[in-house]
Amino acid sequence: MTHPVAIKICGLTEPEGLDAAIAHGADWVGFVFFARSPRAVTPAQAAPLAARVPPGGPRRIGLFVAPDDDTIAATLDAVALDGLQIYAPPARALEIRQTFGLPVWQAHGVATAGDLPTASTLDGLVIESRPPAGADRPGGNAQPIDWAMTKGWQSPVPWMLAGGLTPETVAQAIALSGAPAVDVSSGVESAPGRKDARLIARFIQAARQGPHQRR
Ligand SMILES: O=C(O)c1ccccc1NCC(=O)[C@H](O)[C@H](O)COP(=O)(O)O
Repeated sequence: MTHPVAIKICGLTEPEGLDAAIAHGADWVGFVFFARSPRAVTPAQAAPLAARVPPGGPRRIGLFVAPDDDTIAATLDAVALDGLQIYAPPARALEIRQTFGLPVWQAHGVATAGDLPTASTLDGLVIESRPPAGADRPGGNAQPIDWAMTKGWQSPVPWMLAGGLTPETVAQAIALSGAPAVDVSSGVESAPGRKDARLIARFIQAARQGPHQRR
């Protein structure tokens, strides 16, 4: 029995990209609440986007870097989100989970297999490369990991592979990594922060084709 690989399209800022992700069956759509990102949205900008997602559509993920509770609370007051992706130590991510009661996926940067987590109290892990030297943000840097690194790794919770994935590479990444889910931002953009509906469609099609589906 195979299970279709789950797909997150992250860093959505405009209706066109969001509508493409919805139309092609993405499982999650992500909104980046981090001002230094080229995909940053404010709560006021994200609210109408999140409202476009129909019932039964992709889950709406708000992405925060080292946030305080007030920032998250103000965002949740304005934007309908179904889950959070948090860049913070595990203990802080768990605090956020307990405070807001939403599923929390913790972003985890890895350089070698030794960095892969063996325990987690959260709802999921986003496994991606550590930011390159000089990066002004912890994710969304188009940096792939060595996909073979996770083959054989038993994640303690659901996980998704992120970092540098593209429509051309996602099938191989899934086959080599054994990832049950994938996450992309840069690889489906025509320019930083501008999602391309055709690239989103191609990415989802490529991630869902072929024998590499997770067993
Ligand atoms: O996307 C960003 O600009 C970003 C900024 C700050 C923290 C996280 C960010 N993105 C997180 C994601 O979940 C991305 O989809 C993931 O890092 C993969 O990004 P990419 O390598 O560009 O596909």
